[in-house]
Amino acid sequence: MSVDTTKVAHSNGTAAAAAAPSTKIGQLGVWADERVGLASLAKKNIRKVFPDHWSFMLGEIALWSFVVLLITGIFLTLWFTPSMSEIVYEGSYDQLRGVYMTEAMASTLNISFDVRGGLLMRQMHHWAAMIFIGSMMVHLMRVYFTGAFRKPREINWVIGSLLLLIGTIEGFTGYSLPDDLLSGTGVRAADGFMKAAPIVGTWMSFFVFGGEFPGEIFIQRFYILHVLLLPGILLALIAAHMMLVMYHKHTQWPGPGRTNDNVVGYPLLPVYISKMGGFFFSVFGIIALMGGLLTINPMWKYGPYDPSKVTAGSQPDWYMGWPDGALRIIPGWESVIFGYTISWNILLPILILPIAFWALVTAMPFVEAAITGDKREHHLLQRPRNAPTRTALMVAFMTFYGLMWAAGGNDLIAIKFDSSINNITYFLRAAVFIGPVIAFIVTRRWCISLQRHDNEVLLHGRETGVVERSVDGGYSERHEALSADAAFTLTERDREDNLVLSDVEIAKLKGKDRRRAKRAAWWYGYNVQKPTPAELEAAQHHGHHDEIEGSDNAH
Ligand code: HEM
Ligand code: HEM
Repeated sequence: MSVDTTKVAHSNGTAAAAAAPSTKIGQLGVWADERVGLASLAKKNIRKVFPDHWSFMLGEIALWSFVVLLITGIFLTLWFTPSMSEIVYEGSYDQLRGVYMTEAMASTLNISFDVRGGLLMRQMHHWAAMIFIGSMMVHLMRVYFTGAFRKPREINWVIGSLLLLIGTIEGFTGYSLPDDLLSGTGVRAADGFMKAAPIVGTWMSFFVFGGEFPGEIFIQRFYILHVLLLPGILLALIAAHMMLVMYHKHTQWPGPGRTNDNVVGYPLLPVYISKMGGFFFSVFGIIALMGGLLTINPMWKYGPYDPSKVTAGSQPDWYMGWPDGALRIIPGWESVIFGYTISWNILLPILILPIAFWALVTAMPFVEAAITGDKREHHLLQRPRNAPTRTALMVAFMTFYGLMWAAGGNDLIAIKFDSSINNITYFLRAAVFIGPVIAFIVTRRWCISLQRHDNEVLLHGRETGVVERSVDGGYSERHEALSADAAFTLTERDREDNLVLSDVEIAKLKGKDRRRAKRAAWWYGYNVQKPTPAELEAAQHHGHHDEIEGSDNAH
């Protein structure tokens, strides 16, 4: 009977009327929800909890600098002319007036000198691009060093590395648009790289440039890539990336009350929404300040592109620096196979090395899982010291990248330090191989020492620097016990000794199992395990005993 009453109440609309919002905004919300039905989705997500840590802002910097790129990019499209038709420049920049150039270059000069706020927007766009790619790389390192890429976040890592790849190509196509001498030199280099590809190289170059380089079409083509296709792909990938962050929930650092099964933090509304809003304006403000105060790409100084000219010291944007470095230090290897010349000196540093490097970075989560055999889900982050081999691997990668990058500026280093460019090149040729190995060994040992230090602090407390003399003449340093919270945080990590088999046990295994056990032993082998509860208790008991003894002595 009561069920019926409810039904009647509903059909009369009484219940709906009771729930109807009284404010205009509320009514608008109901109106919209009846048509698009997003309320249940919003209700579920709007109070979603996010943990807090400064390093979680790095992904946000990438996000907000991308938004700045979209806003400033749309402004630039209003005045930029993607055309390679030649015209005589008649704008207000004196030194180039009367010079032949493409409409692309003339319109970029126009944006810089004649459109109100144009130079600010150009410089903001270019600085935002630098910050976008830089923040992506630092974000990648944060995710890697803390182990946030482990199960179940591997796919988001792969999406991230696609973002890095496509973001870089997007930057290169933008850099090529103004068609000044510097950007043209970059495109000419790209033409050479394409032609170095065996068999399809020349065909590819003719396809991209619509005939012999530079042709009359590539600015239009790069423009479509730059303002439509690539931003579209980036947007879709960023949306997927964010949805997965929501779906997996964000990882958190260990600490009191935080476990692998919960998330401790602030809700999206109102705390995170406000923080994110404030952060967007901070990123926007800093980019606006940089765009207003710091010159970037003063293309008016270089003049229009001419295939017969190259300026000394021309450098690509920083993120293209490392393959350029590889190109500069590789010996001039070439071989002739079936009458075709294979230019290894270009093929290796530009086509093979970056793709291999990127593929390796993309595969890192899977490589680690294959080595360790770890199939558990991880929602608690690890301190870099607690994964010594992983941390050392990334530092080895960074060393390789940094040395290649330095090689990209070998001419500038030679000039600044007044040294021979040949000696710098010979040094770097060896250093790119030896440097990463040294970096790996040093970092791994360093992490292990830090782990030992943590255990020391856990078991015996912090060193206070206060030296005491006992009645019988002995000296000792007073140690201060850790707070319960700090001690809990230090112990909230996995023990890995169960994942590592002893040499005797490994010797009993065969084939695949043996290889896996060996890999895991190499990965975890020297790690210092956190103290067992029994060890902790014994140490506490010992400390307590000392203290009583000390106070007894003092009296
Ligand atoms: C357009 C570029 C990118 C944007 C806008 C972006 C944005 C974000 C944001 C806002 C978060 C949550 C906050 C944080 O942890 O920082 C996040 C998390 C994450 N990002 Fe990115 N990201 C980008 C590129 C990358 C790259 C290059 C990688 C790695 C190759 C990556 C892998 C991840 C992973 C695995 C998470 C989950 C981390 C966790 O839960 O701790 N992202 N990203
Ligand atoms: C990840 C996104 C992007 C990156 C990394 C990027 C990067 C760049 C760079 C480095 C330049 C050369 C700037 C200069 O002249 O100094 C450029 C130019 C340009 N970009 Fe972008 N851009 C991005 C997105 C966009 C979007 C979404 C649009 C438009 C919808 C756009 C429109 C333009 C235009 C019209 C130019 C030529 C004007 C000029 O060079 O002054 N960009 N871009």
